[in-house]
Amino acid sequence: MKNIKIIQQLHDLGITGYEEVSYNPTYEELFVAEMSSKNAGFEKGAVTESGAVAVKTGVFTGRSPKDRFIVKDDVSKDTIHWDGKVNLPTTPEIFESCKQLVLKQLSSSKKIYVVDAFCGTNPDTRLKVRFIMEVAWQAHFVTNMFIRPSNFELESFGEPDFIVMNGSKTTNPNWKEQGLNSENFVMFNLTEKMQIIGGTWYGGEMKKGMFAMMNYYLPLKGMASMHCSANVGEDGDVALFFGLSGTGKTTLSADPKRYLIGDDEHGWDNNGVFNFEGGCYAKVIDLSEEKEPDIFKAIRRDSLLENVVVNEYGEADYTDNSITENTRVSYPIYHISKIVLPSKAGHASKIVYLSADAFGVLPPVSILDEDQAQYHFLCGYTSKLAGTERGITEPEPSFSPAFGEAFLTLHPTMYSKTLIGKMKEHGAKAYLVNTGWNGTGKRISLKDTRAIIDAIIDGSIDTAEKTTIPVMNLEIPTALPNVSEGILDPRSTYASASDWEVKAKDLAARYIKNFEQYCDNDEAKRLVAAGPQL
Ligand SMILES: Nc1ncnc2c1ncn2[C@@H]1O[C@H](COP(=O)(O)OP(=O)(O)O)[C@@H](O)[C@H]1O
Ligand SMILES: C=C(OP(=O)(O)O)C(=O)O
Ligand SMILES: [Mn+2]
Repeated sequence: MKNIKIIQQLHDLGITGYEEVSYNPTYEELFVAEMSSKNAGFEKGAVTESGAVAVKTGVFTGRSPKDRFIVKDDVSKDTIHWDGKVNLPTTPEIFESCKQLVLKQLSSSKKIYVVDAFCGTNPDTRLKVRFIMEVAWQAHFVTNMFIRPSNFELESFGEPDFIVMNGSKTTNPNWKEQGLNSENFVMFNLTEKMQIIGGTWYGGEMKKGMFAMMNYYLPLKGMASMHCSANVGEDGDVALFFGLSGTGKTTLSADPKRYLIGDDEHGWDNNGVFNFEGGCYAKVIDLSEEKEPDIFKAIRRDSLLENVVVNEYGEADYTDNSITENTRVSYPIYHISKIVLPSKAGHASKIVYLSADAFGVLPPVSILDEDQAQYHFLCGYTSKLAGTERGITEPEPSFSPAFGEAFLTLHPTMYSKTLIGKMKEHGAKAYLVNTGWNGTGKRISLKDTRAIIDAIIDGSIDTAEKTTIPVMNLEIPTALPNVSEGILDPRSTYASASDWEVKAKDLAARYIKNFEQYCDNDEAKRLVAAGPQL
């Protein structure tokens, strides 16, 4: 019954010629397809000793922001934030021509996978997404990452709100005349409610693509849409961890003392915090069982490893970065033992901004007041870390508003307004945590960061003795339980405090310059006082 409707829709879209459709395949079916000896190139999967399947994603081992476009038409022209950088415009005609390439590609395939899934936990705000692709492991990826409907929900799924067509095997020969960046494309059309992909096999484009769409629809309804992980304690206290890729959202939210809500994308409405996803996408470079036991144990049957080097005995070498620094695993959220299902909880009381400071200036933790919470959210100072985006090979300082600029479809102030509004309403406290470097030239240890997070969550940071760091204008605790001595004040990790000051002044000047773009109103001008001072 269901399949007839799917076949009808494939026909209406223009996908013909295939022999078979697999609708919401089981993990078992996907495993068999991934291991098939008929697979060629990047379709091939290899089973590892953990039971997880390992694949390679080809040339693209991270997102490709320069190949990402949104159709500029009547629906999008006045809503999308056309910043000339993140949201690049394209025309309906160019979208149509790329769509035809994807349709042709999918029509040449023997087997089509159709996966219906939800993006968003709550029925009133979730997107019903239909993914259409020909590669089994891509179907596996979206099955892991999005919310898997129950059989009952699948029966009543109805028309999708959004369609994602992945034609990763095709490329666009006309890209030069069309003024695009390359033969690869990731395109969104808000009128057709469709995403199309060509050239890149990186799974993250589908995951972060739908995140960008949630970032469009939710704030327009007055809800916060956030690039953060979230967990909840025994007492129902919710903590959020904002941060750009590689800053520690996934690692720090997997806390054996707490229940995971989600590791990357959340909304905050009148009832509380909710996950958009049904799985996690963890970095596995240098992963070890002692340092990250929960993630290590989540790698088992049904997990999907990307770009990890695996030997002939199926042993994964997590230290090997010869394919990329951005080695990954995706797994359904229930691979983490302590979770809440459905993935939601109450209002957040602790908000943590994770910043991996490549300059080594920021203290490992700072306590923010209300204005600082707003100022630092709009600034989103951090570093882009190697691997997740094409072309980034070493930490690159970046101001990424909302700690997720690459996924903001609306103006950054839409995200700060909605978040800060919720924080004020529920009395949430904010902290800035540096998970990057200090004066020693080394990254702050995971052990110290975990102890800092513990102190934020149990409140011991609020009663600790405090001091203010000049230039950066940040308040810090002088000591915290289980945190290495002498690291909390960044100046003491340098040979001399004046070495720190030189770097701090340079960073402060960058903060001040970056913030000028928001200073077109009195409220924003007032916030300048909350930031670094020269
Ligand atoms: N002090 C630290 N805090 C958090 N993560 C750290 C720290 N030091 C090293 N790391 C490493 O940085 C990476 C953080 O990645 P991840 O948690 O996946 O980030 P995100 O989910 O924000 O993209 C992990 O590989 C982790 O082991
Ligand atoms: C998957 C991504 O993000 P994160 O590292 O935050 O999981 C990404 O940015 O493509
Ligand atoms: Mn993550």
